[in-house]
Amino acid sequence: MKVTVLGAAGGIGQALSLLLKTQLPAGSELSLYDVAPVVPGVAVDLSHIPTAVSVNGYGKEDLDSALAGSDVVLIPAGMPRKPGMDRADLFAVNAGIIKTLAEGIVKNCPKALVGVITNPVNGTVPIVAEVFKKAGTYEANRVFGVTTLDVIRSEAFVAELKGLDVATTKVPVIGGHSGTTILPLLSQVEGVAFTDEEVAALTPRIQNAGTEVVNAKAGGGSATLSMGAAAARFCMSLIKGLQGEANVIDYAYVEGNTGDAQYFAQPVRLGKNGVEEYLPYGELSAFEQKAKNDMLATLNKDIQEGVDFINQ
Ligand SMILES: NC(=O)c1ccc[n+]([C@@H]2O[C@H](COP(=O)([O-])OP(=O)(O)OC[C@H]3O[C@@H](n4cnc5c(N)ncnc54)[C@H](O)[C@@H]3O)[C@@H](O)[C@H]2O)c1
Ligand SMILES: O=C(O)C[C@H](O)C(=O)O
Repeated sequence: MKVTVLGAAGGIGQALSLLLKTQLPAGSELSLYDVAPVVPGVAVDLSHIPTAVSVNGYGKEDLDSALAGSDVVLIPAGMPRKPGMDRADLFAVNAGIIKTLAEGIVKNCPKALVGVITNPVNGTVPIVAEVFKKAGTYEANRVFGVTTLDVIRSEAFVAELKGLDVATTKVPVIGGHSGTTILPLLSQVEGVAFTDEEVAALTPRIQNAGTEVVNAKAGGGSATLSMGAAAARFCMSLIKGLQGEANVIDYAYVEGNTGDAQYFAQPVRLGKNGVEEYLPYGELSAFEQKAKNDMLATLNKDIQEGVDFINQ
């Protein structure tokens, strides 16, 4: 199994690469690419950890070698937010980075499963898809926006609030990955009920958790450690699917079949070709139904911006 991290020298990239070095199956290759000159050093550093995963670092001019033959590509390359910014403010800088990297994937590993972390995810995933469509290599089942951070935050916050075992707490999160487009389905959390007041407080807490980190880091960036953990967890779901494990279910932002928007986070069953089955997100409470309807204008605008970036 070859897993490539694009943007591997960054805050997320380093945390993610560390976790993958310790979690990928024996015999895997971890390929680390970044335009920052420190990336070979990150690879050497990780290579001293005694696991049966080989690590190679690739600098700015070596994108082709980094990507060649990859089974999974994870993309945390690009600029993070500072206080006062929205994720959408990152589009101007990150759209071009994502386009270049997607073109590299087309050239070197068109069958790879691609997990996009770079913000704004609502728009960067459509950029990757449009680049692949133009090249004739697009398969919707292989392209994912990584929304796992919303899921793990929801698990952490719900377990804390309700005194649950966080290891077994499951919270579905659908929609997109910014503000009100993030929709935790608290009505579907098993074994616990929420008052209207709890839902009204917890939903925006989850939606604004990224901003909570951005403000707490006071200009030093956004979530990197929790995102590294989230991306590693999602990557391991992809790997389990590729290895033929049965019933691997996860949530991701995909071009699926909910009918809500062209791209929408929903549950998927993962397998040897990425998404094997798009699953329904189930019944929504009246609160969730309204929140879903209210988010769609924003989400559709974000998606269109990504589509237009490649086609105009
Ligand atoms: N999806 C999510 O839930 C989620 C969560 C947190 C952060 N993010 C996003 O992830 C991105 C990265 O965040 P970070 O905190 O790791 O930022 P960072 O600045 O610490 O790291 C970004 C890395 O990308 C590299 N880079 C820039 N251009 C590149 C290119 N063309 N090719 C390869 N690498 C390139 C930089 O050199 C740097 O090492 C941001 O856009 C951030 O908003 C997404
Ligand atoms: O909030 C951000 O800018 C980073 C990330 O999308 C997050 O949710 O933490």
